[in-house]
Amino acid sequence: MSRPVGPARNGAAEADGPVLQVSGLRIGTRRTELVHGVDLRMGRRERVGIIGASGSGKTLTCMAIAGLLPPELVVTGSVRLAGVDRDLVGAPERLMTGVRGRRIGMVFQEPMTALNPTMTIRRQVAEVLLRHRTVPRSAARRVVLDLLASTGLPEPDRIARSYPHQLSGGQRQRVVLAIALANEPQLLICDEPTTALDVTVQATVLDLILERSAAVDAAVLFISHDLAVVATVCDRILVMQDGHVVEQGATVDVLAHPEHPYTRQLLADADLSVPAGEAS
Ligand SMILES: Nc1ncnc2c1ncn2[C@@H]1O[C@H](COP(=O)(O)OP(=O)(O)OP(=O)(O)O)[C@@H](O)[C@H]1O
Repeated sequence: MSRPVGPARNGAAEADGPVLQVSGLRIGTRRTELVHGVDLRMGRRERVGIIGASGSGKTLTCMAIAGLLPPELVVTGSVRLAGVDRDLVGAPERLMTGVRGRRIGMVFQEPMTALNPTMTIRRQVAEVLLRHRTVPRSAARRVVLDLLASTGLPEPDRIARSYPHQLSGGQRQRVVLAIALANEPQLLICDEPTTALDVTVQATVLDLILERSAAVDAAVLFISHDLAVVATVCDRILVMQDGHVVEQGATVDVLAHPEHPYTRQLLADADLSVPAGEAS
């Protein structure tokens, strides 16, 4: 895909440092702490998985990074993103609106809720390009079609004219991925991106996430309760239990030598017939 005007790439000074540095991240209500001090450093193009049972704090951690926590939750600690001068914790909404969709792309579990049911796909993909002014208005139409084609959607022109309800779940998630990566973000956050999809398209969408994120040089923070999926996608794994990171390391090490009993249990429960690093 050739783009007439691409978004500004990360400067050379950012290339060596981490894309994301999370330090001592704590999230809670006024009465109860829910996430108890997460530290996470992600390099350029690195793929990191957060694994853990329901309620372990995976989604809250990612929402805090993207500045999307509900107002009743209190967050402390630090979230630094390469190229952004200030800490994202406590950053004004104006700054976070410029970061989301531009420097951070997001794919959530349910593509229907991520898309606007009243807008055509063309308008929704164009909107993220025009909002961040990464392509001129005159080029947006063509870039939208290029982006849809890059996610393997058949007949991009027909898809562009469609509304979300006219697409299958897998097609909708491809559109969401096209939007998430439209501005070539440094970081792609995927929260259970295939969980709601038909099992027959899950592997294809996973492959696509790997391929497209690599194509735009994005690091990937990948959340799943499924260790087999995380092992397929990620270079490194963080294991969360009850708001704590109980283990972290390179995927191969965590799989071969799990240290924490909870990780051992996850491994025992997982279907690891797919070798780590190989997307089926
Ligand atoms: N707005 C909120 N107010 C109070 N508690 C919350 C709020 N949002 C989440 N929680 C609680 O925080 C804990 C962590 O939630 P989180 O959604 O991060 O878990 P998770 O690991 O992503 O689980 P799942 O796999 O089910 O999405 C849970 O106990 C949840 O009930």
